[in-house]
Amino acid sequence: QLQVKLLPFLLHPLWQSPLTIPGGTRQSPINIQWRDSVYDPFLKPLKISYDPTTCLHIWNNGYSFLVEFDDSADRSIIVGGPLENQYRLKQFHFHWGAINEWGSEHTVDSKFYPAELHLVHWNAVVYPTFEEAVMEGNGLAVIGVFLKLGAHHEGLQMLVDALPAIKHKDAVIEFDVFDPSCLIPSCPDYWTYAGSLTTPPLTESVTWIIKKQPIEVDENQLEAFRMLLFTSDGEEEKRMVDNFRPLQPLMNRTVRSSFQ
Ligand SMILES: NS(=O)(=O)c1ccc(NCc2ccco2)cc1
Ligand SMILES: [Zn+2]
Repeated sequence: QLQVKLLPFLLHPLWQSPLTIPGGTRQSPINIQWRDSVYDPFLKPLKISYDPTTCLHIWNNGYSFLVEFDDSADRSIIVGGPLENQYRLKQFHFHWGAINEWGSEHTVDSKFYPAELHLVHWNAVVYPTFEEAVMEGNGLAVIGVFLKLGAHHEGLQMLVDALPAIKHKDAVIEFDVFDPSCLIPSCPDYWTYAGSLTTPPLTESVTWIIKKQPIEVDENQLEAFRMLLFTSDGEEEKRMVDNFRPLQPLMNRTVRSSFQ
């Protein structure tokens, strides 16, 4: 009987179910139940200092589009918040849905947003490379920002204008100067919890910092995400939509909030 109930989990097309991650006790994404989050007065404000000239290129990796940064030195970093070290910005990317009713990876009180931004940082104080940090419990810090349908977002438009040039998997274009802090809401409030990567290798190495306040983007900007393709040039076209992992069990975790 149990096997039948778990079948949808086991058959889920996109990702491995939690049952197949060896010892998976801190998987992501999760639902953030606001009233179950615990205010932690010892959480510091998150300090974000990005150097826009560390921006390298924007590319379609066949699952999302990402903007990558020169992380060979401590030029774009975050520090404070729940973090014990400073972490270097490596890339940011998004997850979104085919329609505005879903698309984010995390949910708040079971509500989906149409999209979610992830700014991926790694602990270069303790680990020599990103690839090694990916395998360690305190290796990564990812800032999650929800996108909601609303006003046009000027800063996002620069990215949107580049998308037609990276329509297909593995397409890449140079992206000289971009300051991703324009995509982070001014409100300092966040939730934080210990989690994992939401795509393979799904390693449990991420300190998640989820901003409470979403940013607003307009319909045309969300539609531009949806015109990207999972597929390479010459292959049968598959629109890049619904590139989010199913919610994972909270298990023995508490989500802390930086606000009351
Ligand atoms: N969606 S996410 O923010 O949890 C995320 C972030 C980064 C990777 N990177 C996967 C990777 C590349 C090399 C080794 O590992 C995968 C998923
Ligand atoms: Zn992500």
